[in-house]
Amino acid sequence: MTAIDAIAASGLKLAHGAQLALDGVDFTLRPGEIVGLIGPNGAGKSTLLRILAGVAPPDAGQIAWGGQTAGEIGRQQLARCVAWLSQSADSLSDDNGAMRASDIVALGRLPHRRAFASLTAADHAAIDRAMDEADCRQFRDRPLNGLSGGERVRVLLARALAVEAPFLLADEPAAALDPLHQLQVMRLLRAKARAGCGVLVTLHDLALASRFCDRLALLVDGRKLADGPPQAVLDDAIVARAFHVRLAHASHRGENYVTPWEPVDPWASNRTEDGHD
Ligand SMILES: Nc1ncnc2c1ncn2[C@@H]1O[C@H](COP(=O)(O)OP(=O)(O)OP(=O)(O)O)[C@@H](O)[C@H]1O
Repeated sequence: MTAIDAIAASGLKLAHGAQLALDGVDFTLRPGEIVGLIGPNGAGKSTLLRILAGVAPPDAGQIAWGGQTAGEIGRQQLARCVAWLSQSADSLSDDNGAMRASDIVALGRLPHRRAFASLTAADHAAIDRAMDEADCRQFRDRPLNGLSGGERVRVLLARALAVEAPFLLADEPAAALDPLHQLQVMRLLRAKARAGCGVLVTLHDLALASRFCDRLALLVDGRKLADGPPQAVLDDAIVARAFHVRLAHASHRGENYVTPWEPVDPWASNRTEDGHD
C-alpha cells in the first residue's frame, strides 16, 4: 500500500437541498497530528468528515488522498487508508444492530479481506486489539442494539480502530461517554497520532479539544473561521463570535484548559452577565 502523506481538500462546497452545509472550506490533515474539528451545531463538521472519508463527494472543490482523487485511489485502498467513525449508530441498519459486538468490529477488517474469505489470525488479532483499546471486549458477545449509547460508541470506535488505517476520522467519539472513557478515548486518539496516524476528531467539549489536540479547526456556518494551535483558536473574541459564549481559562499541573462559562452577546461590549468587565 502506498503511504499517503496527507488528506488535502480545498474549496469544498456541499449543499443538502437548499441548505448550504459547506461553503468553500480548505483543510489538510497530516500524519502524526491530532486535529480537533469544532463549531456550533449545524456548522458542517460531520459533512466535512464524510467528504474527507470519501463517503460523500463534494458539490465543488478538490479533495485528494496522497495526491490521488477518489477515482484514482479506488474504493478499497481508500477504505484501508481512512477509517471513519460516524456520529451516530443510526447509520447502522437494524440487521447490523442485531449483530454481536465482535462481528461489528470485524467489519473494520473488510477492506483488508478478499471477498468471502474468512478472518485470518491477523484479523482476529486486530479485532482483539481494537476492542481492548476501546475498552469494549467485555461486550463482545452482546448484540449492538442491546448496549447503552456510550457502550455502542465504544464498539463502533473499535470497528474504526480495527481498520488500522493511517488516517482516523472520528465524529464526536466522546459525546456519549462517561468521564473516564472520555479521557481514555482522547488519550488513545492522541497516542495514535504520536504513533504516526493522522487523527481528526469532532468535539463539542472545548476542554478536551484544548487539552488533547495539536491543532483546532473551527467551522461556523459552513466556513472555516480559524485553524491553528488551540490557544490561538480559543481566543475570546473568536469563541464569542463562533459560539456566543465566554470561556474561563485555567491551568492544572502546568496544562492549560478552558471551560465554557457564560453566554455572551458577541456584538455587545466586553461585559459579563453579572455586569463585570
Ligand atoms: N441529510 C440532511 N438533509 C438536509 N440538511 C442536512 C442534512 N444533513 C445535514 N444537514 C444540514 O447541513 C448543515 C451541516 O450539518 P452537519 O451535520 O455537517 O453539522 P455539524 O457541524 O456536524 O452539526 P452537529 O454539531 O449538530 O453535529 C446543517 O445546517 C444541517 O441542518
